[in-house]
Amino acid sequence: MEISRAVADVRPTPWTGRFDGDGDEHRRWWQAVAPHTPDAAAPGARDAGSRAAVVVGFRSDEGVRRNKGRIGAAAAPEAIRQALGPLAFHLDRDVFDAGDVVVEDGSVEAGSLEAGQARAGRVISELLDGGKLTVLLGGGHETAFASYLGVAGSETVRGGKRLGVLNLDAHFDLRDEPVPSSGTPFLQMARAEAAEGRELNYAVVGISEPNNTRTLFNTADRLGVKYLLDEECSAEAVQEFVARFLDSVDVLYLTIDLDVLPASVAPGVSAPAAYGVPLPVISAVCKQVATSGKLMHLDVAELNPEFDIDSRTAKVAARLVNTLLG
Ligand SMILES: N=CN[C@@H](CCC(=O)O)C(=O)O
Ligand SMILES: [Mn+2]
Ligand SMILES: [Mn+2]
Repeated sequence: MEISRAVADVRPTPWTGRFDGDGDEHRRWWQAVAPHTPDAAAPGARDAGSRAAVVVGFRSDEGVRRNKGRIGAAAAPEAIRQALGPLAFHLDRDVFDAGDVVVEDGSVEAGSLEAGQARAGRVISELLDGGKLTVLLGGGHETAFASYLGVAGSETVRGGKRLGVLNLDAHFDLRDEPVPSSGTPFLQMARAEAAEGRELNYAVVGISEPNNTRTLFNTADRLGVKYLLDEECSAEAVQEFVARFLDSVDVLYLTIDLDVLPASVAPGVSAPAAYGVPLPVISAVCKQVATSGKLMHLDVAELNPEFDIDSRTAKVAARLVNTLLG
């Protein structure tokens, strides 16, 4: 019987970077990443190595457009790959690129965002069921709902493992709006979980009080969301907060909205942060999550290359992905 496979809309293109030689000791990401094929790297293909990771791009501006932000995030997957390509490859796992899911510009009625999220979700679920660690490169933060569809549709979560969603973000993204956008994904998740008879286990590090209205705080409280304000994000407080959250879950979906970082570190986003959580603190969270053994999926959202300075934000995104897979 023919087995139907969920594939991205656009096949991966070759990665590029500096060339120092062919040996393992010279290896950079661009030399290590291979195009993903459905039978690539069955679990265990790399002796004594970790689970293979598969990168998928989510080229979407539509959520930010609907949320009245600065559009340009559809170009982010390519910019993050370009920033990852030249980095030295020290990982003990195989990494594959499965290409991009593309959200076409279109009216709300056309539903191109919702259709794109569903396509990306199917790709992610299938990769997870094949034993991969998945990485979705957004896109605006509407990427998170695509990630959720993928994670919630996986055998692991359908089989009853307790899912936690950890968001590094200046914003709750719990807006109650008539149409989904980059401001609504976690309320969408809460409703989808409720429809399954579960409660969304959602935590946020880096909330900016002046950038979230009382309504959003009330929604967060009603849903039992755990959060740390940006001003509370000392290294110790964040470490303890994340450790407690990890204890409450079996598997983790980590989502990084780059606007959690100070504007000087991450200028290339729709809504740069006046305050922001320092990069060493965010990087430490990534290490903590990576060593927990619970990470099943991650995404990086809101990079807007049009407003980036010297690819600063793309480089930070690449560095965090490198840390999380390391
Ligand atoms: N993903 C975006 N979230 C923010 C954007 C805030 C802003 O544009 O100022 C939000 O909707 O709250
Ligand atoms: Mn944000
Ligand atoms: Mn966000």
